[in-house]
Amino acid sequence: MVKTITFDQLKTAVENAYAACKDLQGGQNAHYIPYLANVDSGLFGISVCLPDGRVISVGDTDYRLGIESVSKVHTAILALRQQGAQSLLEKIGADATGLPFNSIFAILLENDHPSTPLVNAGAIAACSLVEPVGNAEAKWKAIVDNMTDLLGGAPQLIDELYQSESATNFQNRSIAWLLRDYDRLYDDPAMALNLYTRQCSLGVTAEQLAISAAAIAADGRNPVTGKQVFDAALAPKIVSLMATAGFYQHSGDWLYTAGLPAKTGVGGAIIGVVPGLCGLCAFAPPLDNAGNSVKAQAALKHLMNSLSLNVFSNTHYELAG
Ligand SMILES: NC(=O)CC[C@H](N)C(=O)O
Repeated sequence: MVKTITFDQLKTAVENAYAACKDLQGGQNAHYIPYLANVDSGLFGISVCLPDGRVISVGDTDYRLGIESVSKVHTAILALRQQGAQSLLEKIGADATGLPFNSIFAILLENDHPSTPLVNAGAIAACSLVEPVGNAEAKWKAIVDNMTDLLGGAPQLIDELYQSESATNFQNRSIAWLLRDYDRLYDDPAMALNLYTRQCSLGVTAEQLAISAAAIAADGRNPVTGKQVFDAALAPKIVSLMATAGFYQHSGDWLYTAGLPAKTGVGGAIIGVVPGLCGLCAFAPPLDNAGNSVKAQAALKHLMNSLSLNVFSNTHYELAG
C-alpha cells in the first residue's frame, strides 16, 4: 500500500517526538571516555532530512557532538566505494555479532572475518582497507573527504576527544593486534587503529548526520549538495549492515520495536534511514548498557510509531507537498 505524507505531518511528528521525550530520564554518558563523560547530558535534538534537501530540526541539532560509532557507517560506505560489495563481504563480513561493540569474544568466535564494519573490529579493519594502503595521511584525507561529501559539510576533529580516547583505548588496541594475528587487517595495525580513533573523534552536528542518512535514503545522492556520493547499488548494502548490527546486541529488539535500520554511537547520536523517504538523526548523550542513547532511541521510536512508519511493513510512504 502506498500512502502519502506531507511535510507538515512530518514536521509535527518531529515536534511531538521532541516534546514527548525531552524530559525522559535514564542512562548515563559514556563514562569510559573522559571527554564524553563531561558533555552536558541535557543536550537533545532531532533532525530529519528529505530527499529534496529540506531539513526539519528541533533542539540541539547544531551542537558539535562526537560522532563515535556512527562514523562506522560513513567509512563502510568508503570501503564499499573503493572495494565493492563482494570484497567487503569477504574481507570484513556483513553478519551480526550479537555481542557488545568492542567484543573480543566475537572475534574469537568468528575468526574467518571480523563480522561487520559496524563494530569496532570490523571498523578498524575497514580503516585498514581504505586506499591508498600504507599512506596514513592520504587515507585520512579519503576518510574525511568521503564524510564531508556525505554530511554536506566538513566534520571537525575534536582534539580533546581524540586525546582522551587515544589515552584510554586499551581494548581497541587488543582488538587491532588480535585481528593482525588472524591476518584480518590490510594495513599497519597501529595506523588502522589511529585512523579509527581519529574518525570517532570527529565533531559533527545532528543536522549533518541526518543529511548523511538522507544520502543513503536517496540512493547515494546527497540531497542538500546534489552530489552523487556513491553508487545507488550500494545503498541497500549499507542499509542492511545498519539493520543487522546497528544496535549491537540489541539490534533485533530495536528493529522489532522501531522498524528503522539505524546506527548508534556512544557520543549519543543515532542515525536512521527510511529508504526513499528520509534520513533521521536523534541525539542525546545518556546511554543504555549497550552504549545506545536512551532519549534518541525513544524519540526515533516515537516518530516512527506516530506516523505508522516501518520499513518492514507493506505500507510505503511517499512525500507530498
Ligand atoms: N559504540 C561506539 O560509539 C564506540 C566508539 C568508541 N570510539 C570506541 O571505540 O569505543
